[in-house]
Amino acid sequence: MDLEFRNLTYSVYSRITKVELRQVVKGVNGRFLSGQLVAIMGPSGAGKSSLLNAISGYRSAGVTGELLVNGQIRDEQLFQRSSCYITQEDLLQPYLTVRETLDVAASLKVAKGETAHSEEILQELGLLEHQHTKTDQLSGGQKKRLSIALELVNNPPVFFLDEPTSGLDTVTTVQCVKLLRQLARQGRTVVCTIHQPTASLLELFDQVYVIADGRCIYQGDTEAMVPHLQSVGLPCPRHHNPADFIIEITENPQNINMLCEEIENGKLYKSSKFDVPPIEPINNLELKICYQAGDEPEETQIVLSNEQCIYKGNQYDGVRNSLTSLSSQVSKGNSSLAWMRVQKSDPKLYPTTYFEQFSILLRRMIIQISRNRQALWIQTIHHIMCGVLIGLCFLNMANDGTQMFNHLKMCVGLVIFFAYTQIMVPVLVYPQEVKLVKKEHFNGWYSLSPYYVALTVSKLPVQVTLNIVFCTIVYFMVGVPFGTSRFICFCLIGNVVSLASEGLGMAIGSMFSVRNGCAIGPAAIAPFLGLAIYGFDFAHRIPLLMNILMKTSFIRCGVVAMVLTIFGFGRTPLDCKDVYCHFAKPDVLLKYLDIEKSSVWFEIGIMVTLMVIFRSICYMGLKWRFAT
Ligand SMILES: Nc1ncnc2c1ncn2[C@@H]1O[C@H](COP(=O)(O)OP(=O)(O)OP(=O)(O)O)[C@@H](O)[C@H]1O
Repeated sequence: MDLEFRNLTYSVYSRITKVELRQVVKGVNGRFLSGQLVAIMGPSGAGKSSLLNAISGYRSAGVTGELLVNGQIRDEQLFQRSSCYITQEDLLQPYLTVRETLDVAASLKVAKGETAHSEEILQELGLLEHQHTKTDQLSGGQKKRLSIALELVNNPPVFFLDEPTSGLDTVTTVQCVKLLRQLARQGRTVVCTIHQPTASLLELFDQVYVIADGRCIYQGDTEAMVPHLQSVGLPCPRHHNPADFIIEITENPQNINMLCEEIENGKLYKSSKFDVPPIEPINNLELKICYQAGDEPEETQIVLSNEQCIYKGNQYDGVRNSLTSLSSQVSKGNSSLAWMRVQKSDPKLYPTTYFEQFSILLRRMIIQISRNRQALWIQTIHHIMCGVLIGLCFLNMANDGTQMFNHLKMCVGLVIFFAYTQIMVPVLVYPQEVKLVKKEHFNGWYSLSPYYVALTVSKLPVQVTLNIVFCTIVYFMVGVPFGTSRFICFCLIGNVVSLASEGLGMAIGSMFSVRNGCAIGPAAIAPFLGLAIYGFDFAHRIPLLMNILMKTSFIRCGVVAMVLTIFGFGRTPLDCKDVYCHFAKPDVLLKYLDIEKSSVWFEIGIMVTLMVIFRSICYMGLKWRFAT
């Protein structure tokens, strides 16, 4: 697939005022041909990643300009299925082995009836002997190769890689770039951003695209870069790395202006043989005369366009010929590389059904949870310890009619325990998960809804079991009179508060995942907001909005439901050791709290509704983030 972009801009807008803050990529042009390995270079902050994101479609908000595939305006959805994006960070499932990770990718990305060449891919990428190693135990280079292997299973013709060599040593960097070059030679278009490569590494790239201050300052063959700089009066000193040199000269803004004008912001392509004229609009009439001079192997073309005569060489034939011979090598005979041939068939939106995606993802999540022993132990000890501590604080107090305020404190404490235990974990863990899901979703592994359903279902067994263990410890240590309905309600409230809090945590975690730290603030405050407006006897003084907020705070609902459970269900009067106990009769307490008319099921219903709302916000937030 030949990629082309015209007048491409990427601007950053203020989220609130929608005012353009800055233009990161400024109307650049360019083309990347199939069979070529392209390096996007430039100084730090020049806009390399932004350009790659815009061309790949990984970022669409704020991007304008024309994106073409094989000379035609591209269909974004179809293009997404034909390309893959490999992020700078190797986002892998840590508790899965290399083989398991690849098998999950294959089962999601390869349709039934088609062969997934997992074995060959592992062999080709040098990962076969590490196939039983967990991904978090792999070296940086192996992780990068695995990231590439995961995308290779469905053999897309276009690869985008953001800084694939960052964090790798020199030897591994060369190995990685050689692998990319091999992929390109098999007919793929491989485009990657790279930060100041060494001279020998630069030579491995077929094409270089240099960007500075959001503008293109060079586009062309790698070996044509130094002669071009020389021709514009910027000779690269001998024994100086050309990659370093072109970045050094961008320190002077005048050089950027001059080079950008020379290359017409990417409209020109500097070939090691000829200069190629600017890309003309499709509707521009051109008269082309082609002839083969004498015994010259290449065809020469004379183009008459805009009343100008432009001499144009067949610059890409060299690459194309070598590519064709390689492709034919692959397609002929029973070569072990035959599976690597670039597929021509139209890619499907998703090769697997909704249910298949759900079951594969659910299996992967359950394996992850069960192998994360440390987290399981921490959660178990946390629930048991907290249960015992709360139980000790209120030991055998549940039947004491003089302890009304302690009863209430315990109810509030229990609800806060469930809320904070579940809200902070997703806020801290989910941002990393979001990055991984974004990459996999963008690369067409699965759609968002089966993932989301699997995520919700996979966590339930551990979460519900631990909550029941906690509730049982507290219930019996505090000495609440046993009743089946009361005990079931007690556990149910704990679980509903816990699930609602987790939903809120995930919603916050998914929205704020770019700035992880920022999420902790809202997450810490959120349950307290509920608590702050919790105050039964202040309701009449609070304006309407606050009243609504108070009534719909899941913390308040949780506390009310908890009090109704402990003191409701036909509870007999509490023991009274003093002369007079005003709150010994549970009805008096409920009346004092103004909740005697409320029902446990009504409060649970509100909490379930809030839980669904929080989880829907999280889902919509993810959808919105992935769409932009
Ligand atoms: N969403 C965004 N919001 C605000 N600024 C942004 C955004 N995206 C990019 N930028 C800014 O645009 C500039 C270019 O960023 P980009 O990440 O593309 O640079 P880069 O060339 O890849 O840099 P590096 O080599 O250091 O990774 C930076 O100054 C960055 O702060």
